[in-house]
Amino acid sequence: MIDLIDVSKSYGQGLPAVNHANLHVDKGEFVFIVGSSGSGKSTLIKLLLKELDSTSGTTIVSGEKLEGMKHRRVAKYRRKLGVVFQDFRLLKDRDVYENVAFAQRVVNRPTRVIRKRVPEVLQEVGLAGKYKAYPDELSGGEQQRVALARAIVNRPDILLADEPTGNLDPKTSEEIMKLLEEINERGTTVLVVTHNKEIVNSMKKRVLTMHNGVIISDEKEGEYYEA
Ligand SMILES: Nc1ncnc2c1ncn2[C@@H]1O[C@H](COP(=O)(O)OP(=O)(O)OP(=O)(O)O)[C@@H](O)[C@H]1O
Repeated sequence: MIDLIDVSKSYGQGLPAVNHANLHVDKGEFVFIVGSSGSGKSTLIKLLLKELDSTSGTTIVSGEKLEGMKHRRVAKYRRKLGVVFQDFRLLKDRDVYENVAFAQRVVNRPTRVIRKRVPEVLQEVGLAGKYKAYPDELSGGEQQRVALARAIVNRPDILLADEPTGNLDPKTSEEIMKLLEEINERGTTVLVVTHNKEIVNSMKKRVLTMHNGVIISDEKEGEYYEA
């Protein structure tokens, strides 16, 4: 599903933010990406999203090579990915239903599909009763659930989560991670960047550790490792 072959990304002078990374992720895997601040985790996510171009190496995601991808192909490629961030990034002037439906409208899904799919996905994230609420009427955990619903509404191959629990309390963080696990169990490949040591240690998933741009460890049922 994801292959990085000797991928580096430099922003300019100095050490590359991602330095000769090699990585293979199979379809259906759940992977935590951990590492100290500035170790290159977000840069790796941005490379996968094709928000950044690698400086060297080859990146293949969901059967598509990212290096040399034509500009007009990028939007279509991104439809294969769902993404959530620490700060939720919801549309403040739209209710929950519209925040999720919007992601379907931009890919021209017919209204009858949207009407069926949005309630379904809100149910999946545990927000069935909140579809008329606006983001600022929701707790942080609920806002992240909306963001997750929006991210998976078009059934992406891969879900990328960049510090999805960074703004949440421990209990809510655990609930959001459980939800990511459920999404993964339904078949989506999930990559989660996190600083949440307790959760990483309790979930027994694959753990990639980055340090100064290098993937320094990759363990099957890994633990949070501080370099
Ligand atoms: N736009 C940019 N221009 C120049 N350097 C950058 C840019 N973005 C990131 N960097 C540098 O690249 C390195 C990796 O940054 P990155 O944001 O990927 O780390 P991170 O592991 O996600 O950190 P954090 O946990 O703090 O989010 C850092 O040294 C950072 O200063």
